[in-house]
Amino acid sequence: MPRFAANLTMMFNEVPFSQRFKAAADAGFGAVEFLFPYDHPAESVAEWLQVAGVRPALFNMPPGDWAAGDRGYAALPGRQEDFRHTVNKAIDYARIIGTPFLHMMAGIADGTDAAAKRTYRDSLKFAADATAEIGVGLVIEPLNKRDMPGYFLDDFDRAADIIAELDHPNLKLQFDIYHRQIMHGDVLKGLEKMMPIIGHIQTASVPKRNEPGTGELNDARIFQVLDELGYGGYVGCEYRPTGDTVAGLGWMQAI
Ligand SMILES: O=C(O)[C@@H](O)C(=O)CO
Ligand SMILES: [Mg+2]
Repeated sequence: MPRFAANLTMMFNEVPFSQRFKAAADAGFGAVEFLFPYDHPAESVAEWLQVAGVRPALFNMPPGDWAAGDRGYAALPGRQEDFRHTVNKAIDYARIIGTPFLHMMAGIADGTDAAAKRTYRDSLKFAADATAEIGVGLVIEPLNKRDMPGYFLDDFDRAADIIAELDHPNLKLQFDIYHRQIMHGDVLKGLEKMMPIIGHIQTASVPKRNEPGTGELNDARIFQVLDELGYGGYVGCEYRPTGDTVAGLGWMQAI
């Protein structure tokens, strides 16, 4: 069975963010991930991790003004300076918090636009170099259009092509099983084919994004295949619990 990381942005919302680290540890998780820690000082996040005794698995670079619709600046021509600020801020946090991976969001942009494509490649190179310098891996994640309309990186094969083209040893794919199933299906073949470039995996039921084992996929079989493929990283539990987070953790015993 893979090692699971609790996603503290979606899970343990019964308590404030600062208390979710201990809640995850008490529920048996050895690692956690979260989207954006930037409302809190990095030192506090590092302390919450340390006191709870859980490891960080992943967090995201700042996306810009989320409420205003920003979903990252990496593919946005003309926003390169803002983009570099987000990378530098994430790196400041990663130095203090420690994390094996940072996720760089692409932004809302036309995936076929030449200028957006060029800007995204330049951004990737900049971020992959900068994160390599501090020993943190960089990941990119294709997102489905239903949840993230207009998102630049909306196709797994295109993400794989971009990674191959850039050929940077520090750049990997974040394979979110939930998004994969909605966008393309063929989850097991996708995992098998892309395993050499996968840095981080996330999971949730499809279509409701609840506990694994409650949707249209055979999640138990998928986790078995991850073992068979030799995946040694974390699987982030990026799902919205149907009810109480701890009460809903029975799926882990069932698989
Ligand atoms: O799948 C997701 O939505 C997240 O992993 C993310 O980073 C963007 O919201
Ligand atoms: Mg995800």
